[in-house]
Amino acid sequence: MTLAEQNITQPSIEPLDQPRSIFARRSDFIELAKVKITRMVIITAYIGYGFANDAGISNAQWYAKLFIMLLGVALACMSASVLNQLYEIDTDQLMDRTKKRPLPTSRISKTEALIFGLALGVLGIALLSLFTNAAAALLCLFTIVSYVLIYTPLKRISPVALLVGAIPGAMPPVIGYAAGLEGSGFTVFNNTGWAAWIIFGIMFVWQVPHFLALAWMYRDDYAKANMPMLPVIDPDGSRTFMQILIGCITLVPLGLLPTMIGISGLAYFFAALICGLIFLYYGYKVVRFPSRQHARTLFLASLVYLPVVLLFMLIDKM
Ligand code: HEM
Ligand SMILES: CC(C)=CCC/C(C)=C/CC/C(C)=C/COP(=O)(O)OP(=O)(O)O
Repeated sequence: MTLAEQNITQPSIEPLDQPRSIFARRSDFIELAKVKITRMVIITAYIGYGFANDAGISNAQWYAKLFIMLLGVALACMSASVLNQLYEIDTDQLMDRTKKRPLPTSRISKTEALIFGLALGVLGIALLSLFTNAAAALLCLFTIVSYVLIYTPLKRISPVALLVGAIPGAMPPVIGYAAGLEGSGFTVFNNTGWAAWIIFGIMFVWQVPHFLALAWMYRDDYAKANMPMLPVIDPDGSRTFMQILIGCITLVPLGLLPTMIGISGLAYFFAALICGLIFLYYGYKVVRFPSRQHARTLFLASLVYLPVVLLFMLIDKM
């Protein structure tokens, strides 16, 4: 073949509609995996781990197990997020907040998302079962399955989905705690596992104002996608605001419980009290003077409240 023929048969530039490589779309995969939520999830799993007591291992083994546990939980959380978005392409397409995500815009195909989501999940659970223990792996599997197969479909049917989704949402500290225990880790269900379940309770209740503030801001969006979130079926907002207030009020005494039962000290007590009251103040503001700005402030306050209170709990562990 002459040089001239080569130039005709082998164009030097790729056609414009050539699919972009996975590497070129790495930021889309990162967006699909919801790394910011994953970061918060691993903080909460770390706190749970810090409260567990595996007396039989050295310092180095403790840190190695911590690292693997956090990696496993992070992969599992990303898996749950990817599979959740795979299920919600149609509704995400209808909402302004979500319509630019990688799946509704076809920047990532359904098959790629399925393979990516399943691979992350299998890897995460495998790491937990091989290097931590059976309880941590099974609790994590339960978390992915209940989030993807129960909470996600339920979102289209009932506002109760929030309370159902808050169960997997509050599981990461319990997974971390179980991973930090000796043997199979199932003693997390004994009366020695109190710390794990109290953190679970704090996280469970925290999710109510966390989500309802956001759902109220995006109520028109949810209505467009036919999602019966509480602010959609409660047009005057009275039930939404009542539940936000109940959540914020409950969080104040609940946050003090770790000191009351002797797993945290006084520094934690005052940190939890101050954070709880500030959070309640923002909850009160949105309830008393409903506005997008106040709802956003409450949502942002939720993102500060949780890591600050939990980190104080770890620092002031008794
Ligand atoms: C039923 C439970 C929950 C619901 C319904 C919920 C809902 C949401 C929604 C709709 C967003 C906005 C996401 C976006 O625009 O991409 C969000 C943001 C966020 N959520 Fe939650 N959430 C829940 C539980 C949790 C849990 C358990 C955590 C972590 C421990 C968490 C951490 C976050 C963080 C860090 C953000 C901000 C993400 C960002 O800035 O991109 N959420 N949540
Ligand atoms: C270890 C492990 C598996 C952890 C998972 C923890 C977990 C279930 C976190 C869920 C948090 C979250 C983003 C819920 C919102 O989903 P959404 O569908 O309401 O949000 P969207 O409308 O933005 O998609």
